[in-house]
Amino acid sequence: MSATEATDRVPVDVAVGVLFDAQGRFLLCSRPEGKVYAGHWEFPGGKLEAGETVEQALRRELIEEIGITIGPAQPWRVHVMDYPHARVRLHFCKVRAWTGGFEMREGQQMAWSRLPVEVAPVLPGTLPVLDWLAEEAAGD
Ligand SMILES: Nc1nc2c([nH]c(=O)n2[C@@H]2O[C@H](COP(=O)(O)OP(=O)(O)OP(=O)(O)O)[C@@H](O)[C@H]2O)c(=O)[nH]1
Repeated sequence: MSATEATDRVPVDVAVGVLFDAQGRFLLCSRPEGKVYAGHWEFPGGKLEAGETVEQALRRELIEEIGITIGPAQPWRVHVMDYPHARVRLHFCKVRAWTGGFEMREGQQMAWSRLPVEVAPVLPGTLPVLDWLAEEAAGD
């Protein structure tokens, strides 16, 4: 296998927040213009910087991108995705508490969502999460 095979690529760690409101809805955001997959819907988050934990990165990214300061981030699932542009290791965390008002600082849109989601298109790396949420809702 050559070094350029997708599975040989070192994954980039990404911290992702699944925020739930008091009604059990979860937050999706559209990816801003200028990024890969612009306009696709995803859970908010971003890449870890050197020396950061997942929770630290998530807290920083959510302040930077959507203007809130999260409370505890509960580690939930880890999922590796291969894209043509990158191999990412997504660390999904559940978040139920935060302070501050939502402010889409990169011009994104936000949508409090339920299953089945009504926004489209959804980022490929976000689709498994919707399946996991559906499984949990079904009591699996
Ligand atoms: N935030 C987020 N990223 C996801 C999800 N699913 C998924 O595959 N990704 C991927 O994880 C990576 C996150 O990178 P990003 O570009 O949003 O993060 P960033 O703000 O730190 O990057 P940048 O500053 O280089 O633009 C992208 O390759 C994105 O496609 C998801 O649900 N949420």
